[in-house]
Formats: sequence, structure tokens, C-alpha cells
Amino acid sequence: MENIAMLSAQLTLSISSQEEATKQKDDLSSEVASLRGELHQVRDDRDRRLSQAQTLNADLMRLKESRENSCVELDSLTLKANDLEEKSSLKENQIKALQEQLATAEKKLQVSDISVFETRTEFVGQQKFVDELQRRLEDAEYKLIEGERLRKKLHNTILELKGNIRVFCRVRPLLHDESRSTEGKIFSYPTSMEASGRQIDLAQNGQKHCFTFDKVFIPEVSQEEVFVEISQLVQSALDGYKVCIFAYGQTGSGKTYTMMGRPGHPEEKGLIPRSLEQIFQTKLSQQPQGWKYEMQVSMLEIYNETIRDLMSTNRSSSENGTPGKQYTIKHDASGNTQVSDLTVVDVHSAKEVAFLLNQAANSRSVGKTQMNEQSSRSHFVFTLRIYGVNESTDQQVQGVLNLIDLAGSERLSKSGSTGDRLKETQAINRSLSSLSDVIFALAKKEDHVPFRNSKLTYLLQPCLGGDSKTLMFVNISPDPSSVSESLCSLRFASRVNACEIGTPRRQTNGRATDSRLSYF
Ligand SMILES: Nc1ncnc2c1ncn2[C@@H]1O[C@H](COP(=O)(O)OP(=O)(O)OP(=O)(O)O)[C@@H](O)[C@H]1O
Repeated sequence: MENIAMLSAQLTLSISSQEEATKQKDDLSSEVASLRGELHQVRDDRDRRLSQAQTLNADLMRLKESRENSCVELDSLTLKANDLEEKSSLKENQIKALQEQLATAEKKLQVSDISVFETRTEFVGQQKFVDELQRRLEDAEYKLIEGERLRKKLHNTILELKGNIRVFCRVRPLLHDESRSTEGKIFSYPTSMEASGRQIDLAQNGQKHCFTFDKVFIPEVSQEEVFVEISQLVQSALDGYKVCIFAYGQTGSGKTYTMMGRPGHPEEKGLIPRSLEQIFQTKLSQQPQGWKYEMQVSMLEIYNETIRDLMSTNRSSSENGTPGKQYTIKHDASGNTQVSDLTVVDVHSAKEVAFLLNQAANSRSVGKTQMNEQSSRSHFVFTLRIYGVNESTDQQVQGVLNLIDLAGSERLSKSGSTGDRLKETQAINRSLSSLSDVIFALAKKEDHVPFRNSKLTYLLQPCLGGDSKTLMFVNISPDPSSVSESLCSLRFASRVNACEIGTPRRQTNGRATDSRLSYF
């Protein structure tokens, strides 16, 4: 029994222990269930957190990427910023430099402002001074013009009283083919008050020869300037004077250039075309005052002591060797000169005369010498007769303008002529030496003046003999090889200049009988 009790006690113990164990098992089950619930919750939590972690990871990745981008951008911006900083510092330097320059310029401006003011003040002073000088200059110029006018008037009066032949000397420029002298200049032109424009000095073999004329034209003087000096003289032909202008000088010294000019170069036209233009212009300008003019032209040449009519339409017979017309010069009892059979043409304009001059130039005898291939070997005489009437004042004037281009004056040895050319040179020399004989006989007031010794002097008798206004151009070549000829020409001209030949007289109110040079 004891065993049973013991077994029962043991059974009870075991049941209690089983119950205990069941209870523990239940507790443990509920704990497991609770733990399972907790685990489930933890799992959910873990999943949520995982997903949160994934999201955060993705965000992080994005952030990382953006950070990288930002880093690149930052680098580039940093570079740009550095660049800009560099530029800005450069600009700053420039600005500084400009500011410095500005400051200097401002300083200078201030200084120049001061000096402008000073200059302006000085300028006003100077302006006043210049105005005063200008006024005095105008005054002096006026006095000078008045003085010159008076001088010319007195000069004219003296010349009229003395009855001189006036002499103008013209030296031409050296031509291209002439030697530019190595021995120094042959001619010089003193510039002192008294001598200026009137004196020419020639140096030969160390000796100086001085000559004074009414005017000396240096090589640079233009045709226009020469004409200005004779225009008054030309004008006096319209006022009723007999005017005679002739050119004297050796071959090639510029006689034809002075009288006719260079063909085809209007600005270089000579005294003859310029004189005619002036005469026809004055004729027009005097019309409103009632003046009417008639003009006639004749042109002749004296070649080998024979007269040729340069306007005759019938010159062939004499050129063929058969004798042509015998033109004879006659002075009638009342002093008029007549050349028989000479063609006289009425002219109305300078153009008409230019045409006739051109025709005459073609008809002239032209020969060749060693000195000038186109040398004119004859004396050329152009005559314009002027007859003017003013019906409103009942005045009449009768003037004559003679323009003469003489043949070359060189000596025989110089011209190198032979045969026909020698005959020409001898004839030219004869007539030119007759011209000097006449002039010197007049100068010495000899009873007999050998006008008849040559055709030239006989034709020009009225001009040379007294009552005309006569001007001689002595043309000079500057070529050193012509120095002896130049000296001869200057000596001749200066003796001519000293001659007293008479007093020019005006031919007015139809006193034609007074005229001694008129080919009517
Ligand atoms: N003042 C000048 N200015 C420029 N050239 C000039 C001048 N004078 C003359 N001449 C030139 O000199 C050369 C000779 O001149 P020109 O024919 O007029 O001489 P000339 O004395 O008439 O000779 P000739 O006795 O042979 O007729 C020409 O070629 C001419 O154009």
C-alpha cells in the first residue's frame, strides 16, 4: 500500500507536474503566439524600414548624382569666376591707368585753358596790330598805285617830249638743246630800286657790260606779262596815233615768238594776236559811246630787198622765177605812204585777222641756216589801219598799228650761210645796217637821213621820222655761244634807246593830211 500510496502520491505529483507543464506549455504557446505577433510586427516594421531604406538609398543616389553634377558645375563656375576675376583685375588696372591719364589730361587742360586765355588776349592785341598794319599797307598800296600812275604819266610825258624810240629788251629762256653754261651766268639783272626791271648786265671774258632800257624782261616773263606792258601803246592806235612795234635780234632769239607766239598754244600767243583781240574788244566796248570803227589789214614781207604781198592770191608768178608785181613805196606830198598794188582787206573781228595771219605765215619765205632751222629770212610787216568816227560828238580818228618781225640780225660768219642763204644774209644785213644808219643819222640830227637806202627804212620812214609812237623789242638769246651777237644787239638797242626822233602826234578830226604813215 505504501507503494500504491507512493505511486498515487507520485501520480498526483506527476499529474500536478503535467498540469504545470500544460500550463507552462499554454503560457509558452501564448508567449510564442505573442512573440509570433511581435515577430510579425517586427517583420512588417523591418519591411517598411527596408522600403524606407530603399527609398532613402535611391534619394541618396540621386543626391550623389546631383552633387557630382553640382561639383562639375561648380568647377566650371569656379573657372569662370577666376577668369572674370582676372579680367576684372585687368579692367581695374586699365581704369586706373585711364584715371591717371584723365588726371594728367585734366591738368594739361587746365594749363592750356590758362594759355588759351593768354593767347586769346595776345591774339586780340596782335589782331589790332595787324588791322593797323593792314590799314597802313592799304594806304601805302594806294599811294604806290597813285605814284606808279603818276610815274607812268610823267614817263610818257618825258618820252613824248624827248620823242624817244622806246626799247624793251627780252631775254628768252634756254632751249632744251642749248648748253647749260658751266662758266656761270652770262646775264644778270640788278635789282636795286633804280635798275630793277630796266637793267641788264652782260659778262664776257671777265668784263661786265651794263645796259639800261625802258624795260627788261627776264626769261621767266610770260607773253601775257609782256603784253600788259604794251597794251597802252596798242590802245593809242585806237586814239588816233601811229604806232609801230618791231622786234630786232639775231636768228632764234625769240622775235617771232614775241610777235606771233607759239602756234597751237593759246596761252603763249604773241603780241600781234593779243593786240588785235584788245583792239576789237575796245571797238565793241566803245560802241555805246557812239564810236564806229573801220579797220583794214595789209601784210607784206621784204625778202632780199623785194616786197612781197602776203595776202595776194596771185603770188605764183614771182615764185616761178618770172617777175611778179613790182610793189613800190611812195610817200605823197602830205606824208602818206602808199605801197602800190598791195592787197588791203577790210576786217571786222580778231578771228578774221587770225585767219589772215595764218595764211600770211604760210606764205612767208622760210629758209634754213645753221642757227635756226625755221628761221624767217625776211622782214614781216603787219599793218592795221583804223578809221574811227563818233557821230554824236563829230569826232574822227585815224590810227595805224604797224607790227614788224625783222629778219635775224646775225653776222655772216655766225650764220654759216653760203649761196642763196649768203645772198639773203647780205640783204638782211644791208637793210638792218640801213636801219641803224637811219637811226643814228636821226640821233645826230643830220640834214640827210638815208631812208632810201633800203626798202625797210623807206617803208618805215614815217615811223622813224617822227610823229609815231615807236617801240623796239631787242630779243636776246641766253645761249653762251651767242654772247658776241647778244652784245652787238644790246649795243645797237642802247644806241637806239638814246635817239630823239620827234614827238608823236595824234591824228583826229579827219586831219588825214598830217599822217605820214598811212597806206591809204
Ligand atoms: N620767251 C620764250 N619762251 C619760250 N620759248 C621761246 C621764247 N622765245 C623764243 N622761244 C623759242 O625759241 C625758238 C626760237 O624763237 P623764234 O623762232 O621766235 O626766234 P626768231 O628770233 O624769230 O628767229 P628768226 O630770226 O629765225 O625768225 C623757238 O622755238 C621759240 O619757240
